[in-house]
This record gives sequence, structure tokens and C-alpha cells, in this order.
Amino acid sequence: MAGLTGHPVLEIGDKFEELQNNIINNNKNKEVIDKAGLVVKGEENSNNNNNNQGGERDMAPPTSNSLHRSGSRPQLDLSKAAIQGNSEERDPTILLPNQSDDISHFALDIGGSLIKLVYFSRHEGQSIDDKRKKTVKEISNGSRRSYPILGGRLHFVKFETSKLNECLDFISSKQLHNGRIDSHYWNSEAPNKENAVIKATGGGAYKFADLFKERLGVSIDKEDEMDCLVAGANFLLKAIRHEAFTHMEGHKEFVQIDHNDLFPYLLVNVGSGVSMIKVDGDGKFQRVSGTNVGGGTYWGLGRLLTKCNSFDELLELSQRGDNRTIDMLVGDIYGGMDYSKIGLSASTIASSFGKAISDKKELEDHRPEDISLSLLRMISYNIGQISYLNALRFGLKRIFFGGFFIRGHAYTMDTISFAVHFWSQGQAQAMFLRHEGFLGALGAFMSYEKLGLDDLMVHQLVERFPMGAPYTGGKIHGPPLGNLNEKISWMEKFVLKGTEITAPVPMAPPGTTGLGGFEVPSSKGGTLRSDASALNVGVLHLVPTLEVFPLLANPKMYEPNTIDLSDHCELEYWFTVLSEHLPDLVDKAVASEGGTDDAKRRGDAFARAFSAHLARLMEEPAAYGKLGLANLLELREECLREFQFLDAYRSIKQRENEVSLAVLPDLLMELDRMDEEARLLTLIEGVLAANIFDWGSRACVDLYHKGTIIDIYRMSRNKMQRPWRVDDFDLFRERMLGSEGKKPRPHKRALLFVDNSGADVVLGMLPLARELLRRGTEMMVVLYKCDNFGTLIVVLVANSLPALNDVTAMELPDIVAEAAKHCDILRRAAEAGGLLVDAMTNTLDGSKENCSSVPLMVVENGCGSPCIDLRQVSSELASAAKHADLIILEGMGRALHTNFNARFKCEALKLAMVKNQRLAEKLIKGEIYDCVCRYEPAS
Ligand SMILES: CC(C)(COP(=O)(O)O)[C@@H](O)C(=O)NCCC(=O)O
Ligand SMILES: [Mn+2]
Repeated sequence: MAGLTGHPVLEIGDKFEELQNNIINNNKNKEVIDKAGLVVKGEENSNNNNNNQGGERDMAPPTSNSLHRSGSRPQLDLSKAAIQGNSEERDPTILLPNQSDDISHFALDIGGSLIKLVYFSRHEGQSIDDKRKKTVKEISNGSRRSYPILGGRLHFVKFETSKLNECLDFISSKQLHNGRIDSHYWNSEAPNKENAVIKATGGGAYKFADLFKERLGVSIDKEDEMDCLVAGANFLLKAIRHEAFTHMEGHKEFVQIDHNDLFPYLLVNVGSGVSMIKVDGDGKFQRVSGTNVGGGTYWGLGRLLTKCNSFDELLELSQRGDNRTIDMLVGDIYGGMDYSKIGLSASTIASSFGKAISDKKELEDHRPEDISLSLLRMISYNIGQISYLNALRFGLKRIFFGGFFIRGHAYTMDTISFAVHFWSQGQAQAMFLRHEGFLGALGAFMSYEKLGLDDLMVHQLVERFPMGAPYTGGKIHGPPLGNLNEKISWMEKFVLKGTEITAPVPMAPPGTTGLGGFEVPSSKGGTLRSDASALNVGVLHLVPTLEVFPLLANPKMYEPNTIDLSDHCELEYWFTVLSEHLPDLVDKAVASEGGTDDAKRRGDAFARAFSAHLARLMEEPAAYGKLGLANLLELREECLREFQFLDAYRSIKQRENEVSLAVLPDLLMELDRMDEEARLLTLIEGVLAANIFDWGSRACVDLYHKGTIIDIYRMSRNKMQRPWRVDDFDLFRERMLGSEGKKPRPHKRALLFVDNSGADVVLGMLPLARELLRRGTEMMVVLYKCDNFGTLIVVLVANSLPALNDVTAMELPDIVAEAAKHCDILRRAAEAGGLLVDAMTNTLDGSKENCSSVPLMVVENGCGSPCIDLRQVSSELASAAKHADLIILEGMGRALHTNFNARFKCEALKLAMVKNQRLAEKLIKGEIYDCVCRYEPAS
């Protein structure tokens, strides 16, 4: 095709277009001969309108390309999950997925009103069995760590103590008490049922011991409550990144706890009564105070005064309350004025329930709502004040509040925070815990010896929020369901509940309470979420193989997300983008599974589940911990996997790979005709231009639906005129090629984080890798004679699991092998890197000699998302990174949404095309399709 841009490389566009059209227009498996005589297999597409969806729907689900679970992020087995009883009930009993794990372990905290259960299910790690095995070994010089087998999941479930039988049924149906116990992993008391011992704390551990023996045949090993509370709190504060948060005037903010600077602190556990514990270290603590005015007081007095039937009902009443009708405020005493001399505003409560004395009203004359709110504030404030006084007594700045009284309830937390802040004059801080109710149960769990939990690090835990596991909706417990089908029908029913669950959470508008004052709750929704006491916690995946990327300049300060979704406008925008993208994604997902009725139902269930998550997060962005765009994008992928869509873009990726591989030889030939300088520029342009092939961008998907690939490619290449919006190319070129005749020091090891399948990797990143290989090999030949130059390696880093159309580490070796058929540099490098174990069949010259070459390797990153959080990468990648001196991050997800602001110990090149107008404006003050080429020397 003439006149694409006049740039020679763009001639490949002709071939691209021709191949694409041929493939689209030809019948299934019809062979297409391209200009160069290469044979490309076409895919079926019965409709010729360039819309490939119809064709995909007809395809049978592929069997060979199943999900690669390399062990970095274990997946849930969702084969068993259920709704129990009548799903039309207000709070249906929802059953946890039953997973066929071979080891279970659990512990209980049996309190006066609630039973908290923590259980562990081990996930069978799957070994890496692919062409990269050899690569991995070589990179790590045979010194891979051998990890204790601890990978698995930690679940959090609660039951009402009055419904102990439900708890026993749950344990029995999940066979938790019969879990196979392997002394190699768990130094448990007894491997057989007769002598089985379970750890429990709380008064119920004594009260119900006989019942456990009778019903489950297990003995209860009673653990001290304070020991457990402290052990649980210490574990959470050390191991969970977004565990602690402040809550002031309706605003929640997560606090980064420095593990080395955690102690001492005051732990306030608010259950029926209140304990205040000074914690000085692991197992080092002292109960310094407490108060008998706690959760039991609120519930007991509240029940008497309002006739409420449950704690949650009482809490819900408070949402609609106005305490000014019953509390005596400073303004009531001072004729509406502040008492500013001592810092009290008119709206400060001078005396809780004070107005009840002077008014001639009887109990019936007061609204139960007002009574509930007044009571809640009185008790919360009192707890906050006594806690602060104790913190002052011992010189403690940090106070963590736990216990199920708090229940994530905004007013309770605001009141406690206000008291601490007010009395300490801002010197002390009240902090709350996401797993507030599970401290005791977790502590009991940790008392199993040699569990290894206390050694876990933040980066080894990944929190997931599957539907059907302890999600925020309703109560989740009971015997397991039979299969995924039942889970889907549960989802279909759950959606009815889901709309209730996602009803607005009333919160005080920020900044209205003033000094000492409390405004009336803005009770727009009128009701508390039906799951007010439910869990805002997910399943904790324990993944011992995850590591912090060793090249981060400052791991403690590292924040992966560029976009902070705590800004509501921003959240709303991305919420809309993701919602609008959903129908297209469901289409692709369903088509990828053959378009069967089963796939359609799963697609529907996926859409409902993901929408419910989005709606939940819209109301309370911090519900699942600190929320960034990367988390939303990952949640979508997790949700797809939950409904067993293992690779929604599988066939699209395959087709684009084939087309791109067919034109690769011509591209390489053109590149080889250029001088070094022109070639480097063309290569970087190539990466940027080909990054347009992104099925996650709405703008790009629209382009795909409207035009041919060549149209897109042409537009993309036309955008390549420099200067790019962020353009450090000259710096990079100087670093690579030197200046004024001076040859630069070659890089020893380059890590290339690749992004999309098809043109992006084949025509963009692979040629760039090839250039590094070529330069490395040339250097090797020169340096070998005179110097000990160290190792030169080029590593392609790709996703462990599919995400959109991103290429995975499993797919890359075949792509490289295919490319290597037409390129000696790639062939030798791939052979040297162990990528061509059996994939090579035909080489250009037929020779098989393994001449000296810089090796090309493939490493998985440990992620299944379009973005990358470098605090949690595979051990393989961490190991490969150790001697790297250049990293190249490619794509919007990896280089812009995340890591745009990240600094590295080595040189970094960030390359991406911005395929979203808003992001372009915000991040680089540019336009959609602008490009970023950011080069940063080592920090
Ligand atoms: C999901 C993505 C980050 C993938 O981009 P990539 O990393 O492949 O360059 C990107 O497509 C994206 O941000 N999409 C959502 C925004 C939109 O549709 O405009
Ligand atoms: Mn991508």
C-alpha cells in the first residue's frame, strides 16, 4: 500500500492488511499464502464484515491453551458454593465455596454474641512445566530458594453465637475438623480425628467444649484471650498492607505502618466489655485498663430503651437519629453560643442524655432513633476518651481499636477519633483495623505451632474478594454447593440481594463537625447497609513465592498506582469506563468459550458480579483497602477467572500473533538495512506505534470495530513524529550509542516488561529485544578477548496469567520460536536462553550450532493484570532482576497507570501510547494517542 507515511518500515502495513483481510474473509482453516510465501492458518469467520465476534462465537472452546497457574497467584476452585434456604430472605445464608484442598486448619473465637472462625485451605501449587523451566534455573544460577510449603488461603467467617449449630454444620460440611494434617507442614497435635484438637479462644471455648466433642469429635485447646488478641493484631499490622486506617469526619485513610516501628502501641478491643492492652512486642503485653461500658452496654441499654431486636437494628436506627433532641449541647447552655474560651463549640455534647432531665418527656416521647444515636455517641466517646488517657499514661501515640462493636461503622469510628484527637490536641491518633473482629480468632489460629504465619511478609499476602466467599453481602456460611452451575444460580439470586447491599452508606459530609461538634447523620439512605456487621475483608491468599522487585529505588515509598481513586470524580470516570466496556468484554469472554449457553450464563454472572463490586466500591472506595486503578483492573480479571473465563482474548491474541509473525521478517530486513541510529529510533517508534493494539481501551476497541488493523496502524505510525509528548529519546540514544565517538558501557542485563500480544510484542518489543541481543553479542565477542565482562542477558518479562490481550509467559516461547525461524539472532539467543527446547523445527539456514550468543529468556511476572505492582512479583522475576541494569516497561498499564512515578536502582525506559483522552490530559497534558518515551538513569 503506497503512501502510508513514506517511512520504509511502514510497507509492512500492506502485508498486515492483506493478511488480516485474507484471514477474515477465508473459511476455517483455509490456508492463506502471504507475499513472502509463508503459510498462515486462517480462522473461521462466517460473517465478512470485519467484526470478528460472530466467528468467535462459533468456535469450540480450545482445549490446549488452558490456564497456566504457575503458582504465583493461586486461583480459587469455585466448584462448590451455595445459597442456603430461601434466597428471597433479607439476609440469605450464602455458602462458602468448598475447595478440594488437602489440608485445612481452623481456629475459633467464641464470644458472647459472635463466633469468629478463621480457616486455612491449602492450594495445591502447580509446577511450572514449560519451556521456561530451563531459563528459570539458569537465571538463578541454580540457587532458587526452596520455600516451605505454606501457600494457601486464609478465610474469615462469622456466626451468631446463638446459632452455634450453623457454625458446627459449616465446619462439618467443609470437613475442617478432618483436614489432613501433615506434620511436615503443621506441627499439629494429632493427625487423626479421634485425638483432633482445635484451637479456640473466648468464653465459648469453655462453655461449648463438650458440644464440639459431641458433634465433631474434637477437643478444644483453649487459648488465652489476651494472648490471642495481641498475636492477631501484631500479625495483621505486620502482614497486611492496608490493615490500619484512620477515620475522621467521614474520611477514611489507610496508614502505612512501619514494621520496625510498630511497638509500643495501645490495643483497645471493644467487645461486650473493653480491654486496653499496652503492646510492646510479639507476646509482650500488659492489660493496663478497660471499661465495663462497651458494646454490651450499647446493646443492652439500647434494647431496653428502644425495643430493638438486634445489635444491627439498633445501629441502623442510629443512622436516622438526631441526638440533639436528647443530648444537652454546649449551645443549649450558652444560648446557642460557643464556649470558645475552652475550645467548645455550640454543638459539642455537654451532657449525654442531658435534655431528658429537663424535658417533661417520657421514654415513649423520644424517638428510638435519637436514643440509639445518643447512646452510641456516649459510649464511643467514652471509650475514646479513656483510651487516650491510658495512652497518655504510658506515652503511647498510636491507639488501635478492634472488636466487633466497631463494625466499620462510620459514626462509631468518627466519635472515637474525635475524642482521641480532641483530648490529645491532635497528638495521638485513633486507628482502626479492617479485620477488627478477627483478632482473637487469628491469634488462636497462630497458636498452632510452626505454622510459619508469623514469618509471612506483607508482599506474600494477596487479598481477593471473590463472590461467594466472605464478600460484604449477607451472611456467608453453611454447607457447600455442588458445582459452578449452582454458584451461577446463586449469583443470579444474589444480584437481588446485591442491590440492597450496595445501597448508599450514609456518611457525614466531611468537614462539618467542627470543634467538638457532631452534626446529625446525613441519613440519605435511611438504612444502614444490610450487612453492617458483615465483613469487609476478603480471602487472604498466602503466596510465599512473591517478592518485592529488588530494583525498586525505595520500596517503602513505592506506590504502584499513578491514579488515586480516592478522588471521587476520578473513581466515577473509571467506573463509567469499565461499566461501558463490560458488554464488549462479556461478548469476548463468552465467544472465547464457544458461545455456549453455559458460557452465556457464566458471562452474565460475571457481569453481575463485577458490577456489584464496582457499585460497592463506588459507595465506599476504601471498602477493600486502598483503591487504585490497578486494583480495579485486576479485580475485573479476577472476576473473569472466578467464573472460569480463563482467557477471554485467546483467539484474538492468536490471530494477531499469526498476522504479526508473518510480516516480521520484512520488518527485520528493513531494520537491518538501516544504520544504528536510524534503527534505534525506528525500533522505539515501532514499540510505541504497536502499543495501540490494546483491547482494553474503549477508543481502540471502537477503532477495531470501525476500521481495519491497517487503518489503525497507519494512524498510529502517523502519530510517531517527534517530539513525542514525553520524549527522552535523545538521552536514551546517547546512552545506547554514545556520543562524540565514545562507546558507552554495554548493559549487562536488560528486563523487558512486554504488554500486548500481536503487533505489540511481535513487531514492537521483540525487534527491540533483538537489537539488544545483537549489540550484546557483538560486545561479547569484542570483550571476551580482553575482559571478564560478566553475563549479558535479555529477559522478556510477561504476565503469569492472561489479562485482556496481554501476552503471557506461557505463550511467549512459541512466539519467540516462530520468530526465530526467520531470524538467526533470535534463534541463537533463544537457544542460548533455553527457549527452543523443542519448538524449533525449521531454521533459516537449517544449522543447529549453538554459537556464542547473548541468551534471550522469558520470565513470568507473577501477575494476572494489565498493570504491575512491583511490591509483589514472582520469585523468578525477583531473581532475574538481581543483576539487571536496564528495565524497559511497556504499555499503559505497566508504565503509566502503574510505575509512571516509580524510581529504580537501574536505568529505566518507560514506553507507552496513551489510549485514553482523560489520562492523556491529566498525566502528560496531551491528547489521546500521544506517546511517552521516558528515560530515567539509575537513582
Ligand atoms: C487496560 C489498559 C491499561 C491496557 O493498556 P496497555 O497496558 O495494553 O497499553 C488500557 O487499555 C486502559 O486503561 N483501558 C481503560 C481505559 C479506556 O478504555 O480508555
Ligand atoms: Mn495490555
